[in-house]
Amino acid sequence: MKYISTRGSAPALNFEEVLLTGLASDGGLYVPEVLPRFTHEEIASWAGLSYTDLAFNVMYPFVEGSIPEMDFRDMLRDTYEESFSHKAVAPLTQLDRNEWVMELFHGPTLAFKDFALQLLGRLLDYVLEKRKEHVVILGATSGDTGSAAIEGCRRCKNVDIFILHPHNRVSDVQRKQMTTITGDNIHNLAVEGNFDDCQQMVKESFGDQSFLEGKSRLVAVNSINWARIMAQIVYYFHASLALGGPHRSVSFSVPTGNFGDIFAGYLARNMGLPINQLVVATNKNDILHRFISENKYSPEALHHTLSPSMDIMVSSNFERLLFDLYGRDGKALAELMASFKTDASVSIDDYRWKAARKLFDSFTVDDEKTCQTIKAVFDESEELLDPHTAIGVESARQCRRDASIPMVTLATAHPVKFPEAVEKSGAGVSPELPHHLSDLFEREESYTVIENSLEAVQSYVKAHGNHDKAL
Ligand SMILES: Cc1ncc(COP(=O)(O)O)c(C=O)c1O
Ligand SMILES: N[C@@H](CCOP(=O)(O)O)C(=O)O
Repeated sequence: MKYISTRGSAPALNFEEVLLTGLASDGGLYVPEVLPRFTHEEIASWAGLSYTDLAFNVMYPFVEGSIPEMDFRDMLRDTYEESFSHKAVAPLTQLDRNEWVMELFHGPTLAFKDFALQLLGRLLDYVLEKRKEHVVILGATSGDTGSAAIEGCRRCKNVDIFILHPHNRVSDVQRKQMTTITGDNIHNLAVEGNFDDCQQMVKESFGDQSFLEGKSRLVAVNSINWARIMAQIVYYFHASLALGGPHRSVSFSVPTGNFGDIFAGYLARNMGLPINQLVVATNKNDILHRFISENKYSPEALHHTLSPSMDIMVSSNFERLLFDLYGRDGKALAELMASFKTDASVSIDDYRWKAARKLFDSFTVDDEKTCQTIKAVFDESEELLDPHTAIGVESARQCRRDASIPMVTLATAHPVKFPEAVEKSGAGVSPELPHHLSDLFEREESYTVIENSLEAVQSYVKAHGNHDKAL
């Protein structure tokens, strides 16, 4: 399997190389040159498989040629059978007739990020050990990616991990999940800015790595890394098969920020899974909703909401969708992205936008409605939603095209991570931290507050990495 850049001029890479990359050298994002496609019969034959075996079938075509089959199977077994606390890995809970949530929060850090980052840690360990290479992981988080990346990669022998989070803009639980994991290769930086600032610094650092003076290279843990998206495709197949797919279509509503999780659903559909509708569910930071509903992609000032993990304005994976909407013409997309850089706003040809609208709908939910939804769903079904999932459920209810088709909202985080929203909702319950995190608030934290400056961040990384530790 080869991977190509959305901007058309970076070299094509194999899986191992793409795993060890962030942005492509031309500023684009890597995507498979040819997406694997499964027949209806093949997908139907996967009914009843364990999550691990399903994950193997869906993902192996992406890694083939880089990771031997047995090694990949071992990694998947270790990931999904050892690290997740629910036997079903991603259980489905029914809210109403044909209305479901898929709980993606039974991994160690209680968010959907564990599905990919638990695997990514194992993949990195495997590949770096083989290559005798030491790398620097540089990631940005609005709260969930950070802890999942640290948890997933902390046992990797050959990495230094630097995670940037917006200072005072993640929940206390999220911050403590990141900052209480200590180790001389783990560095949490609280940036005096917002998530977009953190993400921008990460992307600029990937674009020019000269600050590392050739001693190491950067690897991404955000969804700009293809391996993140790849692992997130699997649970769409899992949900569909559990609900009668591929013999019937299923729709999904996805709480969206960086567009990675919903892009994985879009790929599942292109790989042959019958998906009727994908709902882009946003909070007040509704740039993606404005694109889907008005064909206008234009960043505005970032709002701080009760769903902080989606306080994102510049949405990384949107470019991967645009690449397809532009007929996979890298040159045309590079021009479009250049015009976006100049004009800070983009609209695409009407026929391209209408092609996207065939599959995608969107909705935006404010804090008040988020709280109302948490309470209403708890009263109806005793399922306590986190604020991001509540946005997904409300958006699904607003945008649903066909009530006879099952609608699955991705429950992207456990409510215990967001006590403020749960309390404000008036649901009258306060979820408890699971056993492995029960003493989280007594654990000692370690992080560095740092100014919102690329130079300051890069100097920190340079000074604190074990860059001479090449094996
Ligand atoms: C809990 C939660 N829900 C939803 C999202 C949005 O996912 P994506 O960025 O893949 O759109 C995130 C993070 O981005 C998140 O942490
Ligand atoms: N919501 C994320 C933001 C980063 O998104 P990613 O999927 O690109 O890593 C977070 O919680 O950190």
